[in-house]
Amino acid sequence: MAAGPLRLFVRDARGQEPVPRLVAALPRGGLSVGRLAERLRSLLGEQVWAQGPVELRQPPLCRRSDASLGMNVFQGSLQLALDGEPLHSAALARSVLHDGAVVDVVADSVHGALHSEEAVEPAQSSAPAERPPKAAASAPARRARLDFLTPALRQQLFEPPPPRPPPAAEAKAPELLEPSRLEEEPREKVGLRLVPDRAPAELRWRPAVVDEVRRSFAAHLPQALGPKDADRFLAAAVREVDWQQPEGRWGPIPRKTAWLTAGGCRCRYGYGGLRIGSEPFPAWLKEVTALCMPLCGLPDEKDWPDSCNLNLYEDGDHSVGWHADDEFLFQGKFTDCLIISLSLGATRWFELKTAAEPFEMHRLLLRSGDLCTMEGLMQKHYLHRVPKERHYCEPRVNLTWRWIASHEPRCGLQPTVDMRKRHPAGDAGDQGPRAKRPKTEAPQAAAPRRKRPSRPVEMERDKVLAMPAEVRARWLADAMKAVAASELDPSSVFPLAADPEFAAGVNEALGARMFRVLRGNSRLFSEEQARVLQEECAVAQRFASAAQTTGTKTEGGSDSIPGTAEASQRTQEDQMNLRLKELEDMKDSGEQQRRCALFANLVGPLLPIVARALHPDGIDFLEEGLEMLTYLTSFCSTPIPTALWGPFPRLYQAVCGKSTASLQLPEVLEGGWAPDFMTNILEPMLNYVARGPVEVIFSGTWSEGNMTYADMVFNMVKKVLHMPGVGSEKDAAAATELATALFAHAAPPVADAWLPAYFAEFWKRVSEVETRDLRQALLVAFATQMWYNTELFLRCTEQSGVTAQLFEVWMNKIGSLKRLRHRKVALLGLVQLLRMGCAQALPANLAQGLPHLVCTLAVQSKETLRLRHKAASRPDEEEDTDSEDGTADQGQVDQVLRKLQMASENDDDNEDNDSEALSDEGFDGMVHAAGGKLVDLNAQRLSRLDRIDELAALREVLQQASPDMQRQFEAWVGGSLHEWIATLTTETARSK
Ligand SMILES: O=C(O)CCC(=O)C(=O)O
Ligand SMILES: [Fe+2]
Repeated sequence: MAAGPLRLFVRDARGQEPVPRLVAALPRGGLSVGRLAERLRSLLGEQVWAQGPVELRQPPLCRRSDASLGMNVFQGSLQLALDGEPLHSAALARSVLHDGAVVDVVADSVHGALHSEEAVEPAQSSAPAERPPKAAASAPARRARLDFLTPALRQQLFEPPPPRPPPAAEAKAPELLEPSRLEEEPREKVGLRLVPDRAPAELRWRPAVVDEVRRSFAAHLPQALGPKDADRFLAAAVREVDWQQPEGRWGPIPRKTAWLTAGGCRCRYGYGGLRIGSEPFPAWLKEVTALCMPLCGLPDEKDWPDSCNLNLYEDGDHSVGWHADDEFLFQGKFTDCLIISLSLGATRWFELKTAAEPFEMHRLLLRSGDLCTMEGLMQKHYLHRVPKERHYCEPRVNLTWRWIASHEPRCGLQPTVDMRKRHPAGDAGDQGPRAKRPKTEAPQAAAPRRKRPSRPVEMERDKVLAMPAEVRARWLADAMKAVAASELDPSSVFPLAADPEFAAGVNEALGARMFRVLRGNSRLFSEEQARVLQEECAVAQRFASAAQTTGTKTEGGSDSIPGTAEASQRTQEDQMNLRLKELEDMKDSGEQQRRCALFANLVGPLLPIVARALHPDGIDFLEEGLEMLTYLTSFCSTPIPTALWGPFPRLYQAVCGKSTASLQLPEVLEGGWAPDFMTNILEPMLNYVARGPVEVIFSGTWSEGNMTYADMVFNMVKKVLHMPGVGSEKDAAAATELATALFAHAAPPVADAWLPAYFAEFWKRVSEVETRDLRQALLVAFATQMWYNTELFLRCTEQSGVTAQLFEVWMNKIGSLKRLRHRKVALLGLVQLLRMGCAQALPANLAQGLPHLVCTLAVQSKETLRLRHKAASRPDEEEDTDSEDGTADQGQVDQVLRKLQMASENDDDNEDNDSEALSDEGFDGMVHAAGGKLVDLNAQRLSRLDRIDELAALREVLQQASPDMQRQFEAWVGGSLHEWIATLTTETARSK
């Protein structure tokens, strides 16, 4: 074989043309081609297809000899190009994930030179750009050194196969393999009229993004408002708005925010896992809306937006990370969606970039008084952000007006503007009437405006009692925090808080607040304070039941929950004693015991509050209610006490609806009132599954609803899995996780009867999947089912005719799973497959793939080892930000590879240094205890699966294989089985 440049063979997953751009830029540093290939393989899976060579265009690599490796090593920066275009590292992972492309690096002749011990060449400081390195060994010798390739792969690489036939018609190919086209219908066709075209001609709107291919547009009108107006509105916003700074997973989000709606809309604004309640448009906002809309070509008030989100960036440290305004409310991922934003105060950069390849980035400098628009399908195809700019100290307020296209069920309004009709006509003549509330609901009083009590905490009884109910709850929270921080003497707070007048009317709010405080500060309170807190809870309980008996026809006590009558007759004391006794038996740390005791004592007072929060009227406290239930079911004894099963049917009704005698739902809520809360509902549900124990799910019955628990869980999963709408994939992933838990906890045959039904739903959903979260959740779900009952699972895949496809995707994707929990189960599923293979029990099409399977297992078991070591040596670090130790050179290479890995993990958030992506995530099993420390609720939910070591399982299968089989393994992986097993043995002994 002639000497030639390093070649990167690429083919996209459709087996058609090479993906348009693809990449691998490596940093300065040494890297052997073998090592690069190995890393890429572990990153991308074992698949190698050859088509359309991508040549190394610019090989400014200096090769040096490395005696210890016995080979030449590339040194320098290696840049690959396709069709003359330089390729970027970030693009690699994205092509893999977005286009399903698979890439491998093969160095044909170069490789030989690199691996030839006899042919170590002297180091060169630079190589002529176009001059290929010399071959130094004969082809057979070189091939023999391609030790990271299996024979089949080697053959494939050097003799490119014809394009793969299209997938069998009966098996619907998953989206994973069939990326959707990015092009959208042209705006002329859909009749989209852009703001710059409809605005008065004298205004100088500047196009900022004109992307006809994706029908995505942005425009900028500098100085839409003069400095005087801008200052006036800035001052009004800063002064009058009740700014909130919700907590994300890692603390408060880095900006303040408010959500204002017109026309009595009660929809909340959700960003990531956070949701904030709405307030009506105040006068100043109406005024500024009236000034700005005509500038956007919307002179008629009936066309004006019905919502406005406000952000306050107090200084350059405040920011918003990469995101799209793709909330379900606005439908921006499906239909053309206009967003108008006004900047007030400090000048800040506003950045836009495409969410997928080909990458484009745009920046706009937004000054005080500037208007900016995003239009068309911008929220589908682009992300935007306001980055941190440490040198800016002045505050900036940003208003973003939008039209709500789909109101929350709890709000029940109809959209004021038909989003599909708004654009085509360019006039609003055919728009529906102004928002109407369904008849079934009484008009809502405007929520009281929330103001934070000023510090120091107000302590005058009369003043405190004069506060609106909501504010009192906040006052209590502030006071508790101050007590916990030793800023305030508890003796002055508690009598006031315990004053019955104080609690009147604020039971849910009080309970919810109190709970948050308790959760956040449990470790900081003294025994005495904790006792007083419990009394506080008793106050809340008293008022909760008072509200119940004064007849608001909401159920307040746990005894009104079906199925709990018997349990609730047991006195609270009995239950507490029982639990305390159980606690005595626990071998857990003191802190755990303390927490358990604290929460056990809270069951009585909190359950009524939970019940109210799990009622449609309690939706404003649903998240808190679910959080309370999560804690109660996490830290109670197992099996979960009967009383705590009480809320279970309510979770079902929140998701799926169904009127019962104890909860009559109006027609609009017949389909549930909170299916979009699945990520929160998941937490207590996981506890029911894990600690129920799971057998209860498969044997319990909800008598009032005349359904089995198993049916309930299945209906919930099915409904949420297929729920339409932007952002719903997060919920769908949560639903998948719930289903997965069933199979992780149940021992066969407990869940056998349900496996085919769940499998069918998962497979149906796979074809539509868009986000990484859901893709991974589904993969883990399949793997867990496979592990749970391999034969049954394979019967399902065979019956659906999807076996080969599924495993192909599985083996490709396993390398991109960086969370040990995910990759463990993916690996275990494959180990089960190998077990069947050894027993000659595989379907024919899978049996053929055995060499591929074994190679994947070889690579992935190694990768798991590496990740485990990483996790063990740096326990405080996130699992998926692994790097490799080694020489300095290697470190740099790994940094890049790590970036690639992270990028491949982050195809949704896609900005690895963007803490926003993390901080905006909601409650997800990791919760703050005192001192900012995170408590992992998963530790309370250990499953059968958790007790298995996947590497030990693999070792066992390898060891038990017949000698013939073992010889085959060696041939396939091109290495010693004995060594492989020895490594696994060492690791499994270590991890024990
Ligand atoms: O502050 C800005 O300019 C952008 C704000 C934003 O993107 C948002 O609120 O969604
Ligand atoms: Fe935004």
